Amino acid sequence: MELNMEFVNVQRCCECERIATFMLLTTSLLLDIAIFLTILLFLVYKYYTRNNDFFKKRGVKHIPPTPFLGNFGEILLLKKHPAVWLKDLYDKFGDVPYFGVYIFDVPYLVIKSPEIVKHVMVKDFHHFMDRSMALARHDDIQPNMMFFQKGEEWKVTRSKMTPAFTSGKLKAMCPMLAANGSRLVTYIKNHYGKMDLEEMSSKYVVDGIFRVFFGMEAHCMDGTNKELTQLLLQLQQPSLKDTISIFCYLYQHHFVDWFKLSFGDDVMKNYCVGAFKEAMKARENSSIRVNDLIDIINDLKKSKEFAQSFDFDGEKVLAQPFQFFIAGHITSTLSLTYTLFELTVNPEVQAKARKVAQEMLNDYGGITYDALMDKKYCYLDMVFDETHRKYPALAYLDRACTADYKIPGTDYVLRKGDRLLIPTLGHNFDEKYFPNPEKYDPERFLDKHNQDGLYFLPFGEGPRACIGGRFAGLNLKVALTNILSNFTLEKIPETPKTITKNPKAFGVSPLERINIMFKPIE
Ligand code: HEM
Repeated sequence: MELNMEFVNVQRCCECERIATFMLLTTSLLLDIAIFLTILLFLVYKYYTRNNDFFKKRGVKHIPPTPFLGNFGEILLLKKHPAVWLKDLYDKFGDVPYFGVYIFDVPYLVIKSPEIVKHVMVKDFHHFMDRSMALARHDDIQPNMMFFQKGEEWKVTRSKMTPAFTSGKLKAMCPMLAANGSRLVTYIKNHYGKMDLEEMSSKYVVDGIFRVFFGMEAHCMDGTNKELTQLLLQLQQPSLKDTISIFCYLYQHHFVDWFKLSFGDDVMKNYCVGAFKEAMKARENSSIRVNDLIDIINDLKKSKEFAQSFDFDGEKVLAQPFQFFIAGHITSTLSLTYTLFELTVNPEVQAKARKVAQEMLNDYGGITYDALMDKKYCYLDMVFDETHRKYPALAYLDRACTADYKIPGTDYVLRKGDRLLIPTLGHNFDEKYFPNPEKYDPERFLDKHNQDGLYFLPFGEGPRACIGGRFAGLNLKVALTNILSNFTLEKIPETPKTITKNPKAFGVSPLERINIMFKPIE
């Protein structure tokens, strides 16, 4: 018994000694831990506040940042959409060419002056070639998507993908788009009653993109592809995890690599990438050539020069179709949704647009490329312009400075790596450019815009502007013409009065489900 006691004591002593070796500063382990944590916290604080006098030193108007959060607290609490947050700051700073904001610890210069915007986007583009988003090197797809690519890699991809969007290609796509428009009419007829606009638009857009770019039937509107339609619905309701991940891609790049975060929903990515892979294989094994995106990519795979310089192999080759699917689907879905909503709550605009659509169909005997391009029916384009003004696709446009640059007419010198934002919603609701901005009024686009600088940028501008803008315009007009010539759009009790921009989404998505009634025109 005695012996046992002694043994236990000896063991305790060894433990104490072992613990003592970890006591670095004091004789108390707890005190050591407290000191260590305080130092760590201090270092993290110093790191996160290292830029907090960035704009003060440069004499740029700004709101002093809160440590760790910068000026971004409202967004993190999901109180405001980033587009609305930036618009509010745009209004607050009044008549300045630019102002500063802090997103977490990162300073961003926000450009208000349309002249400076023009320099950044077009005239001095070679200083602002990149966007300021993270590239996830652990991912096969995201760093190869054109939207995220930087410098030379972007330039090569863009030049190789541009042939998919020539006027000739767009013209050749038109019969397929027109057929998809007829299927939309059938879909609506089969679902008489109230209709969820975002769900309907998304099915129409995805069927169109799959058919035209990938030579595949997605079968969303005919209801036979339950898996994809379910995924599309999930995409419209981003989870908190998706939102955090996207914030890291946008603003806190180091977390992307540390936690190997993926951009967007992995299930959706795997579904699409699997489908594209099959489509490419099927095309490779067939003698059919339709010059769509699949043919263009298959050609690129065979091009030694391109494959060598950019490792355009394996899964990576699938980044471009996935890119077009994501960039084209979400934006076009929202454009159509918001347009139909605005036409529902503005019946006089709806009546005018219907008259123009019917004239076009009568004059051309149906939907053709020439009909869609005819300026005589430009009211339909004005309708979409007005939608994009009230509901821009992205929260803002962004650019990273790639070589030091003195902003013309000022003493401000941007350094390589500095980040810029163009506050689209701010410009779009500025009374100076668009009087009575809350009103949905396509007529305002009878006036020419962007003459002295750039302030209306629904598809961006310059070499990095949206590659699919012209395709989107055609596809949207096909849907609108078909809908307006077959149905009237009417409010129901579930139709929201106004739209709240979903603070969890980077795209300017609605928080509410938007339901309306489609009534057939006899
Ligand atoms: C109404 C529909 C659409 C809207 C409002 C829209 C809007 C935009 C905007 C604002 C940008 C950023 C431009 C900039 O930073 O200057 C962009 C980029 C892009 N869009 Fe679209 N887009 C639409 C449809 C499409 C479609 C249908 C596709 C493809 C099929 C597409 C593919 C892309 C790509 C690949 C980029 C990145 C271009 C680059 O970095 O070179 N978009 N889009």
